[in-house]
Amino acid sequence: MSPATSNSGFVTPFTSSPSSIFSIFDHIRLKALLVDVIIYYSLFRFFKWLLSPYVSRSSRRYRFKDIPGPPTQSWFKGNLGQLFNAKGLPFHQFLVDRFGGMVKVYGFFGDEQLYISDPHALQSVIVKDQDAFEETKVFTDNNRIIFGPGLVSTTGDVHKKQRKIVTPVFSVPQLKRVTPIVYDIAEKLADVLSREVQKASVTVSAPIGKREKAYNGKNGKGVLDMSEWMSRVALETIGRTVLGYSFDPLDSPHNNPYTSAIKELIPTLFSLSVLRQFAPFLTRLGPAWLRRKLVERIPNRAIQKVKDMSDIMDRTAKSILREKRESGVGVEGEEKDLISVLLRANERAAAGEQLSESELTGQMTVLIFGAQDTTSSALSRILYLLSTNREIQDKVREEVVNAFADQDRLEYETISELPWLDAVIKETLRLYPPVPFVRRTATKERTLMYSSTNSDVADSSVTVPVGTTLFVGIAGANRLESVWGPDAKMWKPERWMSDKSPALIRLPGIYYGMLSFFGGGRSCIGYKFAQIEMKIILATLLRRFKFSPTQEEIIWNLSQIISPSVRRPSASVTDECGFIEEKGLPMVVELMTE
Ligand code: HEM
Repeated sequence: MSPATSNSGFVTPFTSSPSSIFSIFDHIRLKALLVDVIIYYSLFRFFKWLLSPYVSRSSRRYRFKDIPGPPTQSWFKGNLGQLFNAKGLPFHQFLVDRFGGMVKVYGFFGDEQLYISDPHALQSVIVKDQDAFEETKVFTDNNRIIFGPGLVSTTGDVHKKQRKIVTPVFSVPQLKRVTPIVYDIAEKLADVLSREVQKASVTVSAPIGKREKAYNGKNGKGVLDMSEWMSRVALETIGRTVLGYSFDPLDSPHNNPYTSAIKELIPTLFSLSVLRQFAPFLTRLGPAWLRRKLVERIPNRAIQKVKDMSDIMDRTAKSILREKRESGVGVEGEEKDLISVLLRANERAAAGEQLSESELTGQMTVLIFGAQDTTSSALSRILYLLSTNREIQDKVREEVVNAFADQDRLEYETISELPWLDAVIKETLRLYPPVPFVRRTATKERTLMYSSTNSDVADSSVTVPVGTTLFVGIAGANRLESVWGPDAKMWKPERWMSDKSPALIRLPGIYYGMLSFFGGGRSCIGYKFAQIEMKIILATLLRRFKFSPTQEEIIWNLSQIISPSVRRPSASVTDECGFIEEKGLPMVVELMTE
């Protein structure tokens, strides 16, 4: 039997009957269809896998139907636009005030998430069941892309291994060793500020209806942007103590690209808050070089800026590490900076516990990043509160001036124990934590107990399925009346002046029963460093200057870490609201006369 030839010229080996023409087509169609189905199915599986972190969440709707919360604002972003919003601080507080310690909020595509500030539930999330509530993949993937594999990019055993080696670097004996460097920097800052005050000639535009006021540096009084100075001093302190590297000598214009990169990173990242949720998607797109090529082609200025900043930070960390290795880490016990302590500890660690080269550079960048904006935010807020509460400012100054009466520098223990200075720092960090919330993902199902009446009685429970995203409301918990009493929302440093803790219920935080430095295995590794640094800087400044507010309106913005800006009446007719906002914290700084 010879093979039949169809009009189309196709040949079938299977049949020669006239009706076989249809069979030929049927067969071809079937084959093409099969190929199509396979291609489409593969594509479907591929995209499903690629999008699985987001798509599967839609099946997590209606899990928390009995938990109260606000309505969703958008079918796509849920409440994320309100939560990750520069002006979103009141919304965060509203959630706790209106709905309590266990609140339902919405993420992408209706994904139900929990906003928790209840002390019982937080005990479980932060301490008891901490292995079941990890950093979110969005957070660690973003951090890995930007910083490399440091503490904030790893989870589970890798994170525990890193913590084990980095924690001793911030022990009290090591901190005591770098304390003189912090004094050097604080004293230099005070010298620079006294010169700045003399030359500062500023006209401050007052709120509408009030007179404009000019400060011309006469009588040792001028207006300075104290958030800018706090930011510079925090970067220089962490650079010199941790890396042994000066980023900003304070007395000359700073044009170090690393300085600009680290300062602009957080606001730029925050402006990308919604896009950043897709980082887990990016990390699935093949090897690092391919992902880099893809990122380079994204036509978004903020993304390109983050890429450039990440490159600068990585290059700087590598070059510092190379220099340290070449010059040696110094004699044991006399290391000049904390990274030398880390390098020595790493050399001594057992083979499986050592940090790799990229883990080391990752830690360096993460420590700078973790320390700078947080500490400068806290210092700015403290100075602002002292400027608006002159009585407390005078009390702290009197205490400091007396303590330093016959010595230029106080020992670590002595400055740590000055009661008013300590109380002001504690109370500011409680009421205005620089990091007002963090997020976690449930990696194991757990049932959380909580109070539905905002009391200390845990009378309700909620089962949290694997994959649920949680917001840990640090600021919310730090302001609970059930924990701090009826005046919880007031700034009252004196609450810390008694020997008894003011907390009625202890929150699971490492720092005096508050959550400002978090708790558990992912608590802030630099919290003791931050305290001694802030104390030295504040004591040095308060001995030399008086601080008062200008008449300008200061707004505190949420950009993951809180930062101040000034709201000024706008002269521009195109500005519909009649106001413009600029980053900064202008303050009247007055030299103390002997
Ligand atoms: C007032 C100043 C500071 C505040 C309020 C603060 C707050 C916090 C908070 C809330 C966390 C937990 C973040 C999370 O779990 O997602 C954290 C973690 C961290 N902080 Fe701080 N911090 C401050 C200063 C510092 C300093 C000075 C350093 C370094 C010297 C530092 C390094 C870190 C690091 C590396 C982590 C990640 C720890 C880990 O995941 O294991 N922080 N900090």
